[in-house]
Amino acid sequence: MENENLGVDRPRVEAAVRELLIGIGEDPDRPGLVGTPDRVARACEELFGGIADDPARHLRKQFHEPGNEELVVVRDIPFHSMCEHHLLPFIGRAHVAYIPRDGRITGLSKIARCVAGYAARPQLQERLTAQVADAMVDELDPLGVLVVIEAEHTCMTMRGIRAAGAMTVTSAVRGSLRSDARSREEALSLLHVSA
Ligand SMILES: Nc1nc2c(ncn2[C@@H]2O[C@H](COP(=O)(O)OP(=O)(O)OP(=O)(O)O)[C@@H](O)[C@H]2O)c(=O)[nH]1
Ligand SMILES: [Zn+2]
Repeated sequence: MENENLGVDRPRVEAAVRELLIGIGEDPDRPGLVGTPDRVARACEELFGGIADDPARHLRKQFHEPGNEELVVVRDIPFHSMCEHHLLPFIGRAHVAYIPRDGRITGLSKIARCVAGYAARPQLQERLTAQVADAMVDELDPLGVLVVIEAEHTCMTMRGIRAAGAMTVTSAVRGSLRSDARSREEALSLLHVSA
């Protein structure tokens, strides 16, 4: 992600990680762990750099293709995020479909950057899905938007219920893709997600 180092107080994270290591019964001064607080703090800058960012900004890179109101689908955008309940990763793919209003379109990579930005926060999958859909609505004023996210939550697979392979699928639908079942079905078929 661009604009790393946003918002993360590294010394504070380092101190907390040292405490965590002590709390789990480890010796933070043993050679293998000496550099760990610094590494985790730097990792947090990547994993949580979206907290102080405005990921919708990416969608402001726009082009105008007058008259074009045809469905655009960006499918299989890989992402990873951290669940806000356990701070464990959830990993999956996002699919974004929209119908531009009078050819108001955005750069395709900007949609993936927007997903990555909102994912770089402590998240709920439902909120992540809605935030991407709402950013598309706010920045592009499209006729319709459909966002589907499929992910595996490691807090459900590595611990707790240990339901290995369980996938969570969420969707957020706005505008004509919500009100018009035929366009929604067309979008879902291009996303390879069944209605
Ligand atoms: N809706 C939603 N729930 C999530 C997400 N990520 C994690 N969770 C759930 O958050 C819930 C937190 O439940 P708690 O009972 O407070 O925590 P817990 O004791 O660790 O729960 P278990 O995971 O059932 O052991 C769990 O059911 C998680 O599966 C998410 O993105 N969306
Ligand atoms: Zn969790």
